[in-house]
Amino acid sequence: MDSSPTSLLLRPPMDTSTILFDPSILQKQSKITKEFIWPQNDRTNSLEVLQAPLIDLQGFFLNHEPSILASAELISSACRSHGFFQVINHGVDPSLSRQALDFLDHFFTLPLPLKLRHRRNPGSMWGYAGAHSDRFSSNLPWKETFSFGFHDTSLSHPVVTDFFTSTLGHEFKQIGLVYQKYCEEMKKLSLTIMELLAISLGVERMHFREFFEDSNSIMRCNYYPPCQEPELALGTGPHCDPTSLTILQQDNVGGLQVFSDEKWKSVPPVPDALVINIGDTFMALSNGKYKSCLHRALVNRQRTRKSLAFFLCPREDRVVRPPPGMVVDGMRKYPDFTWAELKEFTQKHYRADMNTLQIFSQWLLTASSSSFK
Ligand SMILES: C=C1C[C@]23C[C@H]1CC[C@H]2[C@]1(C)CCC[C@@](C)(C(=O)O)[C@H]1[C@@H]3C(=O)O
Ligand SMILES: O=C(O)CCC(=O)C(=O)O
Ligand SMILES: [Fe+2]
Repeated sequence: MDSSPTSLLLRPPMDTSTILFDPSILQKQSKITKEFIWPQNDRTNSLEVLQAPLIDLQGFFLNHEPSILASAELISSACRSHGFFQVINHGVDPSLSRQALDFLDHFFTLPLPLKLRHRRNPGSMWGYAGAHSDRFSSNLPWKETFSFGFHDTSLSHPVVTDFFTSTLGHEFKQIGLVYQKYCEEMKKLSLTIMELLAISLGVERMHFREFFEDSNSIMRCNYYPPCQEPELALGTGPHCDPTSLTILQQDNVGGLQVFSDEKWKSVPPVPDALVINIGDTFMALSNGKYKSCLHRALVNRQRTRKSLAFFLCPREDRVVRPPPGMVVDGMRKYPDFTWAELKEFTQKHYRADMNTLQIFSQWLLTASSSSFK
């Protein structure tokens, strides 16, 4: 851990009004404070379990055409309704997955002052955040997060390992190597899924793989401490990921829910499976044919819950535009945009929720029409 005086001096002072999300203190209180209490209609629940396909990718890797077409059919149906499915036999080494999940404890169990040394800078996504209390003042999520970027570079510059050692110190090098390898595996898997999505949409099989080849993605580590009033709080509020595709590894605690058929439905953890959900950017790439998955995460009284979310994003300056086959009679559902524009919108202007893409599209069109005046 870098404790050199300059690292302390370089940190801007926390605003005194910012709530400190310190689970070791908060959990001793009998009630949660108002900032963590969500509106009733965000907390409705059903006891239903989401019915979503579990896609076995072994057939794809064996290039077994009937299996590939059957998987594409299941994916098409799921993505047209709620944008969610799971995959098994995905090729990611189970011991790597286990390490990546277990290693979260190494950072998140550090004393809060040490974590705060690595808090996210305003305007940046990278680093530590506690309940996003530096960004929002109500409907705070009951979670700590640690986020970093991933893109392919030469092995001499493994961006994730470098981030861990330069940010957290050389004692985190081994952990950084694990997350570097994990992100490389997540990217490989996301490109496989992009091929399956292309097949399921009837577009040229390599179209989306090529679109995301030079992706610039986001890794988000989620740490949800136990909560004394879990029925009033949310670990992550209702939202669609603004990104393109999310590969989520959840631990065995449970809490992920998807909104489908007007109800919140649970997604019980499936051992060795990875959760896949469509994000706003891919919904735009499909011209609205595939739905960006509306989901949230619950917390509980007893157990800390952990999850790892890999958010696939295109190179920031690539224009997000559906392939010709997805546009019928010239009808476009969303304007052209770049991921850089949508990312900035969610980081500087609008808290991502279930309406992000709609509001962003209106904002973009208003901005462009005013610039023509
Ligand atoms: C581009 C992003 C913004 C968020 C992280 C990635 C993809 C998911 C987004 C998020 C998780 C959606 C819910 C609200 C949010 C503020 C959060 O709870 O963390 C979102 C992330 C963010 O803005 O940091
Ligand atoms: O932790 C989870 O199960 C979901 C997290 C999530 O939706 C996100 O980080 O975008
Ligand atoms: Fe999400």
